Amino acid sequence: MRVLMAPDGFGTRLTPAQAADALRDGWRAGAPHDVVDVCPLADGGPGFVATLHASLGGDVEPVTVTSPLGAPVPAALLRVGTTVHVESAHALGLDLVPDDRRDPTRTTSRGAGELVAAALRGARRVVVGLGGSATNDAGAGLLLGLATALLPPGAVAERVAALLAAGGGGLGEVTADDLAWLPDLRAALRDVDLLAAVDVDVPLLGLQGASAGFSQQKGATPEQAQALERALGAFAHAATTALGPVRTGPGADLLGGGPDVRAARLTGLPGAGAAGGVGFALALLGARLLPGASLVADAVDLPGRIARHDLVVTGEGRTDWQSLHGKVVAEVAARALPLAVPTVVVSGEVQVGRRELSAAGVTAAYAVADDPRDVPAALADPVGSLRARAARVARTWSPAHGS
Ligand SMILES: Nc1ncnc2c1ncn2[C@@H]1O[C@H](COP(=O)(O)OP(=O)(O)OP(=O)(O)O)[C@@H](O)[C@H]1O
Ligand SMILES: O=C(O)[C@H](O)CO
Repeated sequence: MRVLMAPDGFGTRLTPAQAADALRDGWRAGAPHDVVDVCPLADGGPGFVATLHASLGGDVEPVTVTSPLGAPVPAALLRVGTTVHVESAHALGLDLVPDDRRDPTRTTSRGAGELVAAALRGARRVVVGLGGSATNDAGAGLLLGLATALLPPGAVAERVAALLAAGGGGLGEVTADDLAWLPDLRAALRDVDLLAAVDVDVPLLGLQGASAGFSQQKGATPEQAQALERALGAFAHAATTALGPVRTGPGADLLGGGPDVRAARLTGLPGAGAAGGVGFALALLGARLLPGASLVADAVDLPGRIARHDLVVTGEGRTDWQSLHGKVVAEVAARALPLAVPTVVVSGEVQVGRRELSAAGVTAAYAVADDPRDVPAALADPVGSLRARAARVARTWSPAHGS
């Protein structure tokens, strides 16, 4: 049997490449006669640039940007011809903030704006991977980072700059007048094709949006999540009012009508809620929002690779409701289904019912830690535990087993 290992990373424990290698090694141990290949994947979140670099080549250029806590942090640009790829998680990733300092009412996405500004040099197209963030500021920090780099000094008043840099908590105080420079910022980006590769297809606001759906995994209390929802709603209204009607670029048609209609439509774009709302901020600037998992799958020719195998194995840290919103696991299943190649999921934890998984095209799903009590032991040895699980799954699936 020919088996393709095509996982995402496992949270902050394993990169996509490490996860693919662990699955391969485990599978080979369980089914030594099988031919096993790897095809690490990513959505717009952590691993986006490394995964694309491994398959597309190109030049990696180091840059230094601002972390979610305001410290300098190393990041990278991946230049392939006139397209530059950047990974927002380099600048705002959850792993940049220690557990005891996780507070998405205060963390900033400013560094992601600096990263995009650096990417613009010599680029016709800039692709920004979004996801895995420690921030929940609707991209207010990103707008500030870009405005600082691209607009004349003083364009953003000091008081406004301080508010935008201070995280999602204070965004309710920002008015449309404070953001009067937004049309100029959008105009400054007119000549570049800006794409956001989003890791989830959720809107900015609402039950599955940035604040309600994701801020608690970044350290917010339920009360803070509600306050963030209100602050981001007010900010989105101020921002779309300041932008006014736009005539060019994707989303232009969405921005007709009065301010309330404009805000509601742009905040509702699938992916506007990615990376704590950075998707929304990029959409304000004319970016197209695309599913990152799909963009990466195309870049690595996933369908062509799946077609040469009898089985595809994917996985991630935790397979839950988010996984079915544009994540790698759902993408792999969607690509394998029309090719009649079964998809098997091996994830750290599986918290979705069999029926939902099957509706997404997943044939079978296995958790590294069957019981939540086993998670700490599995996390202590992520490579070893994933290998061991893959070996057991191989013995179940490989017809050659025992021969
Ligand atoms: N090797 C592992 N064994 C068991 N559980 C794991 C393992 N690795 C990750 N997990 C589980 O996954 C959780 C990490 O979830 P997280 O959402 O960060 O990962 P992910 O699903 O890969 O990431 P994302 O949703 O951002 O793409 C951990 O807290 C743990 O519960
Ligand atoms: O960064 C986040 O908020 C999640 O990964 C969803 O994009």
